[in-house]
Amino acid sequence: MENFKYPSSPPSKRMRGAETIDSEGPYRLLYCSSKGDTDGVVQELEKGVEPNLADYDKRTALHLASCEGCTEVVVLLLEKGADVNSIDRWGRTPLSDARSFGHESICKILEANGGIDPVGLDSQIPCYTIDYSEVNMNDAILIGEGSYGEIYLVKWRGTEVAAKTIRSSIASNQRVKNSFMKELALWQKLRHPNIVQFLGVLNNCNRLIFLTEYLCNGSLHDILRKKGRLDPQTAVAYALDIARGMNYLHQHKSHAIIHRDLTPRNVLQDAAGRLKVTDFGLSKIAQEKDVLGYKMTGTTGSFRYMAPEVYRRESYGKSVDVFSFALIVHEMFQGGPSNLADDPEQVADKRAYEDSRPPLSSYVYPEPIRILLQKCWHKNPDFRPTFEDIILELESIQDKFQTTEPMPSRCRCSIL
Ligand SMILES: Nc1ncnc2c1ncn2[C@@H]1O[C@H](COP(=O)(O)OP(=O)(O)OP(=O)(O)O)[C@@H](O)[C@H]1O
Repeated sequence: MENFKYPSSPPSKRMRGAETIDSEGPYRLLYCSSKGDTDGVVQELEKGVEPNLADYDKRTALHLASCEGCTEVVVLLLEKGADVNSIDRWGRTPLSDARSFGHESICKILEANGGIDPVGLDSQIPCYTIDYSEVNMNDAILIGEGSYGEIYLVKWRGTEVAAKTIRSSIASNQRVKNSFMKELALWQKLRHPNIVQFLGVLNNCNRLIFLTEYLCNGSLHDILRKKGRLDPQTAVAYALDIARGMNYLHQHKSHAIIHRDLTPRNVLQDAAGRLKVTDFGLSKIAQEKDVLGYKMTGTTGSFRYMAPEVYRRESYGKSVDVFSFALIVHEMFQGGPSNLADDPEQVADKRAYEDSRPPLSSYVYPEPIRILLQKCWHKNPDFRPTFEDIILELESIQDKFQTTEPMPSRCRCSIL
């Protein structure tokens, strides 16, 4: 903290892209509800947070507690006046979620309180399949291309969604297709404000296509290319979004989900300025295809964010995502990768064998961010913090931004 003081900003407000949203109250209620943190929920409600407040996807605390199996929180929210039949952007009630995840006791509690399940009544089809006829691919607009195929903007039931097509050269291999379906089935179980929502796989279709929510602001890669370096408040708010999404994946109930390919291209931004993580687990399939002799084009791009132990083909764990996260945060403060001219594979090689890391000029990086990044990209994976630790650290940095002390002019010029 020697060189850096935080600029003043209004209390409990933070920047999300173009908008300033007062997100702490509702965000914390949702967060505590999804973690089964009854005390945290009580605290938020006592602060006056409305029990039916919903996120951008219209998901309430009761939706999150129901899908995460947090019985005590469900009971508490209902007692405090949460609407048992609030409907999210995908037409789902808390009971739809509790049913999908097999939380029998929660289903009974919700039903006893008048809960209904419009999705379950409507259809016997597993919720992750959508009939091809519901989407007019002829009107699809191409919005991007990745290593698996193209991404299109399409309309489904009146809503703009993204259709991800998987190249037939990949999907025609039954083993690879099965792996995809397994990853997608896992993805469809996930619900978090910082995770791109999976909607379903198209059936009765001769190609493998799946739908996710559409994020109109594109990827963090696009944002950094357009805007360059972000101001520290925005960078910290974005870092928190990513860390919260990643923490949800790492703390997934049945088994931790390791992303393996966390890059600025796999972080997308919604209309409200919130960042969401996408494409987790799919890189596992990329590795399988390497075995099958299929060279993934995307792998090259991902070298820049690859943890040394992955590059050296050693065994690895969740902390590989923490390493990638540090490089993404570094880019947000700098406006892009520090070594853009270098070959990505050479960059990964130097990181793995020469312990090289991007520069952390005190002129650009506030002291607490420098310390955090050094921990996150530590060469020993066991010394890297968890995303839970990272969230706490970033929240404390964010709090300090809200103090009224002006930042010294040297930092103000260099950072903002
Ligand atoms: N749900 C979405 N909403 C809006 N734009 C999207 C969505 N998904 C992807 N895109 C856009 O399409 C581009 C390509 O996405 P895709 O996930 O196929 O590839 P990638 O992440 O760039 O590379 P790779 O497939 O190797 O991970 C993204 O960079 C983004 O701009």
